[in-house]
Amino acid sequence: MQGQHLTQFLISEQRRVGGTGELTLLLTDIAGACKGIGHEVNRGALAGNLDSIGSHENIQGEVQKKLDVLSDEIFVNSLSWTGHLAGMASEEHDEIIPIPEGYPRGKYLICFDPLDGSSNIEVNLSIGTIFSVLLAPNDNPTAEDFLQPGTQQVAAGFCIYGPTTILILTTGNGVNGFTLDRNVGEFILTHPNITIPEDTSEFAINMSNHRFWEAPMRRYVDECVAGKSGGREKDFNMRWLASMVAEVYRVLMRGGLFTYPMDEKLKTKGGRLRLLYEANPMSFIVEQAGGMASTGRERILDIQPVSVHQRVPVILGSKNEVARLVAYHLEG
Ligand SMILES: O=P(O)(O)OC[C@H]1O[C@](O)(COP(=O)(O)O)[C@@H](O)[C@@H]1O
Ligand SMILES: [Mg+2]
Ligand SMILES: [Mg+2]
Repeated sequence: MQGQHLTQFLISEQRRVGGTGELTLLLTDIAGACKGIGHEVNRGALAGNLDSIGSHENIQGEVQKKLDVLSDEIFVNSLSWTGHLAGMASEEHDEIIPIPEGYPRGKYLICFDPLDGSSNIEVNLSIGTIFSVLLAPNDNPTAEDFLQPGTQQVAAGFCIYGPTTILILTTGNGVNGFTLDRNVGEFILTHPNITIPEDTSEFAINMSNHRFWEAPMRRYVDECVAGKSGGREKDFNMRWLASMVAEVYRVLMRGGLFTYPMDEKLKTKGGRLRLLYEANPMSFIVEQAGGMASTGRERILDIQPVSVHQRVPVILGSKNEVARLVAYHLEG
């Protein structure tokens, strides 16, 4: 019900499914961590948070920003001791993060991207935190225990730090959005039962990679760009924010197609976006909102992961456009 506090909403969900309350507590802790990250993002240069930390790279070979590291610390520190997790995997850690010795353990695993879209930090555009919750097969998990297909996710969400701070959440029963009311420090249900329109005339892709794309992607985008004068006889609009959280949020609000496809430069890496903590949680959310998510050749949620930091091509959003692009891929 619109206006509900996040905790109230989670407790009514827990009652509906007859849960024990452990997921409610975990999600409340995640929301708390997101508030902490949002606070640091918001303080920006006032707290020296935009400073560089030199040339340190994460396992992805990407330069870490100070806020990437700070956000990761906030997430890990907020969740390690709660007793709801058996282990964590973060974009910013080469190895999985165990729960420290002597701390209570719980039945869930979490995979997260503490700060997504971090190339936008210094230009003051929307960035966010993405997370995926899985069941832990045991309370001392190895990296292999995290390699579960996206269909096994218990919950997924992201928090976007934009003009307003909004938490988007699914536990497999639709998608809801909660806006942070800074006066009371609570996330309030403002966007209940989000659904993605099936049709769209908006697409999002990094056009500078055009010459490296595979033929089906070039065909699709060239048709969009041709607009009314082309085979589709319809004009399209284009957006590119270089921030997956912001792109997916836009798709949830008004439809659209978002893609970071396979291209010649990415072939050896498998794609650009990470399966466990970017593609899977976003695909779960998009499907729960009535959209579709695919690599072009298979449903993202069906992929059997082979490594924690695995990358995949991503095409997601309004069902009919994603289906068209998948059909182009299958035609070859
Ligand atoms: O710089 P590019 O090639 O446009 O890539 C942008 C993509 O990279 C990302 O920023 C990757 O996420 P991180 O910032 O967590 O590394 C996505 O959010 C975004 O879609
Ligand atoms: Mg990211
Ligand atoms: Mg990141």
